[in-house]
Amino acid sequence: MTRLSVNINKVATLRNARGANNPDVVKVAKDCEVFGAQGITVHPRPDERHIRHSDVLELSKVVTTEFNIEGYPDRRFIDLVKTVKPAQATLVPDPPEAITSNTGWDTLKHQAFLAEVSAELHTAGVRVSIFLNPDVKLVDAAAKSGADRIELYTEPYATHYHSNREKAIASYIETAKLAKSAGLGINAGHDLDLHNLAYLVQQIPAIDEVSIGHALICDALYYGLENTIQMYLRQLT
Ligand SMILES: CC(=O)[C@@H](O)[C@H](O)COP(=O)(O)O
Ligand SMILES: NCC(=O)COP(=O)(O)O
Repeated sequence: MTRLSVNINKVATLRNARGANNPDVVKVAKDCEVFGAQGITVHPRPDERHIRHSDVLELSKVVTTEFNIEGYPDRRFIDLVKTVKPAQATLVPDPPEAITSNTGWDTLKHQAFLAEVSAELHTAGVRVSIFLNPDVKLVDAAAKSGADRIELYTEPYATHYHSNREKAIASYIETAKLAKSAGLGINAGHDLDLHNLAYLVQQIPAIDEVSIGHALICDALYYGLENTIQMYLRQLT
């Protein structure tokens, strides 16, 4: 069954707005796990606009489900991951100024770089996932990079879901099928929400994990965090 990893970046955004420690990111992560989250995801960006490197170190002491650290694999990120040794690191090609993640890796162009990073993170016992657009031409190089999983970048799916969900998911189904046959695990994330999640996992049951943050934290403002996590988990059954 597909597992839910809650991305708590936006909890840190709110905390940073006043410079103190409210909401407490560590407490929220622990509560998310109590409420049923099967993983915690963070994305410590270079400018630390939300999750700080110090948060990652504190979270690593308390997260008991799967800890997933996302980021561009520069030296600071790699060293942080090797120090923390999370269950998974998800490599994204985001430039430092990106407002959010908005594309996956060109694995044909960056296969050697990704292979080098994957090998280094594997020495620390960390599973490697690489962010990927739903394009079958990218899968072979992704597999040859030594990554354990791909994470399907689902913003395009979410954008077109309401207008034509069958068309929106088609490339994801074929990419996931090829990736699975290449021995890769399948994750998915970005802009998933209570409207589009169930159809995604029904059509691609091979998805191991979805990581969801922005919409889930926004929903929690209306439904409460515990209820919201339960609502998302029900979309996965
Ligand atoms: C990789 C991915 O899709 C998410 O982690 C996204 O990067 C969220 O980042 P922000 O919370 O900074 O938008
Ligand atoms: N990898 C996707 C993620 O962690 C959260 O993305 P979003 O739900 O905040 O768009």
